[in-house]
Amino acid sequence: MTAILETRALRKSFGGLVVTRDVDLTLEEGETHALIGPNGAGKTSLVNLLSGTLSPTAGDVLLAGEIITRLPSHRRARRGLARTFQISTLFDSFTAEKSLVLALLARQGHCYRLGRMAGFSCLRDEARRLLDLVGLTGRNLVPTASMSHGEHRQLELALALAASPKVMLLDEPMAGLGGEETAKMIELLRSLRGRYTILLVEHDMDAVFALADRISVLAEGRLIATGSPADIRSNAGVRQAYFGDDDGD
Ligand SMILES: Nc1ncnc2c1ncn2[C@@H]1O[C@H](COP(=O)(O)OP(=O)(O)OP(=O)(O)O)[C@@H](O)[C@H]1O
Repeated sequence: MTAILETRALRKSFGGLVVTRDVDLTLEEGETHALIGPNGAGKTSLVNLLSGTLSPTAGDVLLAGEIITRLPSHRRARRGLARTFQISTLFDSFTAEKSLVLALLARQGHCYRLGRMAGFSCLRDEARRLLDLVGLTGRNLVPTASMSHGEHRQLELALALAASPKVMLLDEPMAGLGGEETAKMIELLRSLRGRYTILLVEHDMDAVFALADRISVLAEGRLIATGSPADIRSNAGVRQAYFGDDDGD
């Protein structure tokens, strides 16, 4: 297996508070890797360090073997590190298709050339293909403001996929979803397994254990375990971190 995203002795402090403690994390190409941990363990901070929203106090981040520690977020995105983001504030009045066409234009680097009909029709076809992929077939002309929360999450995923990413960082894709929507999102992420490298930060343990090839566990900023779902389920240190004793189920 090839490491596509790596951290080496990655550390982040806010004053005297260390939120990321010398973390060595490796994502193998094509895996779905879940990052879990109790509230305040440092999951979001680590994702922010990976995406470039935060700068580390020490250590390095490598993408496909190259050090990207000092690159800003947008340059990491250009190199293939995609992160889902909240679309509701950005694209409220746009249709799903228009939002995706803009994302595709940004990837291709020739923005504002919508007048070129052949190019536009090709982008529209690609936008519809992505909408099909995330289960939004036929919703292309619906303004994002009229979509449900679950559909927003699906569209966020399509927007991340529009960048043809090497790695996708998904920060709580199930947050705020109802039971049916969660089941749909699990199916959708399952359909992407093996085709993309995914770091999944998620509190929904059913989703984590259904989807992850490997799981890493953070506690108080430290990576305390990495392994298969079965390894993690039976790891006493993980139970201790979550439940404070060895009797957690
Ligand atoms: N900008 C900041 N300044 C100071 N402390 C911060 C900052 N961002 C995060 N923290 C602290 O870092 C620690 C880790 O927070 P983080 O949000 O990364 O954890 P988390 O595992 O994502 O938590 P949750 O599961 O509750 O979302 C917390 O103690 C938090 O208060």
